[in-house]
Amino acid sequence: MANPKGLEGIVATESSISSIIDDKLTYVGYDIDDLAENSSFEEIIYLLWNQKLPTQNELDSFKKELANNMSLPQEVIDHLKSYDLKTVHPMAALRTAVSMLGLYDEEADVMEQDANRRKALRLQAKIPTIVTAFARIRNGEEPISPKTDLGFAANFLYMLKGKEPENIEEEAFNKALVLHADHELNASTFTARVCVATLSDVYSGVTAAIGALKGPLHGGANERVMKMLTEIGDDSKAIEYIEEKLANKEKIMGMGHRVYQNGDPRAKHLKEMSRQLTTITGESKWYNMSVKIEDYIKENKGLPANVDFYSASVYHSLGIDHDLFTPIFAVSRVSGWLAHILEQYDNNRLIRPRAEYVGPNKQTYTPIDKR
Ligand SMILES: CC(=O)SCCNC(=O)CCNC(=O)[C@H](O)C(C)(C)COP(=O)(O)OP(=O)(O)OC[C@H]1O[C@@H](n2cnc3c(N)ncnc32)[C@H](O)[C@@H]1OP(=O)(O)O
Ligand SMILES: O=C([O-])CC(=O)C(=O)O
Repeated sequence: MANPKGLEGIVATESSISSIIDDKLTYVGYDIDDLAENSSFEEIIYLLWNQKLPTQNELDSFKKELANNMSLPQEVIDHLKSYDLKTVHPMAALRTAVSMLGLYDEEADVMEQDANRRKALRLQAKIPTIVTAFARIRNGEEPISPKTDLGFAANFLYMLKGKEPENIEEEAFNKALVLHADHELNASTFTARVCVATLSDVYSGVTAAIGALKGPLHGGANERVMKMLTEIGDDSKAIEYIEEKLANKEKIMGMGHRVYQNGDPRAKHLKEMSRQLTTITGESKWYNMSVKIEDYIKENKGLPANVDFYSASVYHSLGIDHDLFTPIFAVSRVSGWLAHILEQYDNNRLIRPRAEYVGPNKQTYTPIDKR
């Protein structure tokens, strides 16, 4: 039985949502470079869920629907307030709160296509509210209601900080959301598809996906990139630090990718935003350090920077707490998870691969008192 470790190279499903071919990423056939330069995140959600770009009227009403669904059940807010706010990681809080949302959705277990699309919209709208509400509550502040006249990216930053973002901040955050929205059969998306292929519900699929995204080999890498940059502290120390990590056989977070061999096409957009934002904040050291690390790892290990690498200095420059970086990844990626969940339901078959058994054989059972 063929058994590539980690299912490397295995094509496990057909999908019309996004593709990675020869290091080129497309959403529904549109090049990520065009989308990153031109699209709002709401357009991308619409594209992923409908396989077409919206007209202005369609986009306006889609934005209105999203804005109208952002508020949370009071029970979820009360629950967020009940956590041990000093120790709970926001990804764990998000995972729990999303599962809890299902308890307050009367349609949670209604499996019709229209009901699933309505739940998708509610989840996409409420996840930013959970992340920002949790961030404020743990700072002793009250959650802020969204402003219906702001776009998705600006609203997130407004609900987080209580202040509308500058244009460059909105541009950077919107771009980050666009770039993280979908990525073929990555680990969290595969998790979501496996979950709902049992005909479990949308909330279960998204909760499972959040759990998979949380790990440091996947979405959890962005928080750890900033931890590494902070430990380095000064760009003159970057190479020495990296050499020591590599000598200890430690992985450099934000580097390497299972699918991209020559480079992640999303990284260059975040790199440029990192350059611009760190110049504005007067902290170019984060950008300079990152470039040194990227060049060193490329030259010495042949590994490219992935999407998580420059997102770290971008979010840091936007004044966002480092442990919110991965929840922000989820704010964007839930659009892709939901597109894949809807696609899975539309053409479902249980996902159940095989394992190659390598354990002992022909064992003789020994009664417990004789072991
Ligand atoms: C949005 C995302 O999820 S993007 C990925 C985010 N994750 C990270 O940035 C974490 C750091 N990167 C990694 O751990 C890996 O590159 C992954 C998980 C992204 C891809 O992993 P895989 O395709 O399974 O590669 P694998 O882990 O087997 O590594 C292959 C070789 O490259 C090395 N390698 C891979 N990534 C790195 C890294 N970041 N730093 C140092 N060495 C690395 C491994 O040590 C291994 O070397 P060996 O063959 O000498 O043992
Ligand atoms: O595709 C992957 O394996 C990881 C990744 O880059 C993503 O999920 O965006």
